[in-house]
Amino acid sequence: MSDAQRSEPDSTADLLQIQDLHVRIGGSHILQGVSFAVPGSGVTALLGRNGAGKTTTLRAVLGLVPRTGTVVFDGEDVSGRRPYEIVRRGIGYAPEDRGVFGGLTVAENLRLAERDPSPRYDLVYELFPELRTRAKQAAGTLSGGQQQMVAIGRALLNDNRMLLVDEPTKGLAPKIVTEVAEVLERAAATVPILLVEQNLALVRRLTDRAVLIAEGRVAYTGTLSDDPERLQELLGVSRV
Ligand SMILES: Nc1ncnc2c1ncn2[C@@H]1O[C@H](COP(=O)(O)OP(=O)(O)OP(=O)(O)O)[C@@H](O)[C@H]1O
Repeated sequence: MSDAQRSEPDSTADLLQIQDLHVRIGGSHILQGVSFAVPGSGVTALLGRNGAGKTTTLRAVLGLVPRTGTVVFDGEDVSGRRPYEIVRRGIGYAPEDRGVFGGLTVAENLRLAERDPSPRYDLVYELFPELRTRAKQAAGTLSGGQQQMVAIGRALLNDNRMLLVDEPTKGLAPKIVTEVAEVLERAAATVPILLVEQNLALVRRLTDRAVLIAEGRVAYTGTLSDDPERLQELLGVSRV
């Protein structure tokens, strides 16, 4: 390991620090010593091919999968904490499947997510006015982009200090992808986001800062523009 890799993240700048995370599930060693840090502003993209371990990394941060290693959030070691305790420290999670209750209305979906004594409806409706106008609509009848607004709106409702957002554009039509990019842009102006996303054009629109996971390890940390050839090779895409 080089000195640069070994050096501790700057605790004044990094809100989330992950050190030597290992996850083993059913005999598979899925994360094999993942370490990186996420600063307290803007978007950090978590990239990697299918099955590289991106979702597992987010789930490991929240303690949703058994793991070893260290997770430090806002200067506190939360590695031994239960998921609900970690979430209460101020981490919002928009999972890959969005976790929206299709049979409930938009308003009911938001109400279910209330955690803090003063949920921030003003902020959520300011960012996503559609969630107010569609309050009585069943969430299952919303477009994919609108459902993503509900998922991110729920995470913003509480006073979260960081959002973990997993593949928000997966399976969405290009027009809706643009909608989601706008949603993320608006959200990122208020809270730092660790974003798992395969759509590189979208990632580029939001950030130049990336961590790339390959086969359960961090293979690249830096900017998208640092070393495009290497990123291209690691991601297996024709253009980065
Ligand atoms: N609960 C589980 N049991 C067994 N294997 C799992 C489990 N969860 C994940 N894996 C495996 O771990 C590897 C990493 O999965 P993960 O979902 O983290 O990848 P990913 O980078 O998010 O990929 P994708 O882009 O396809 O979602 C995959 O090979 C997956 O099959």
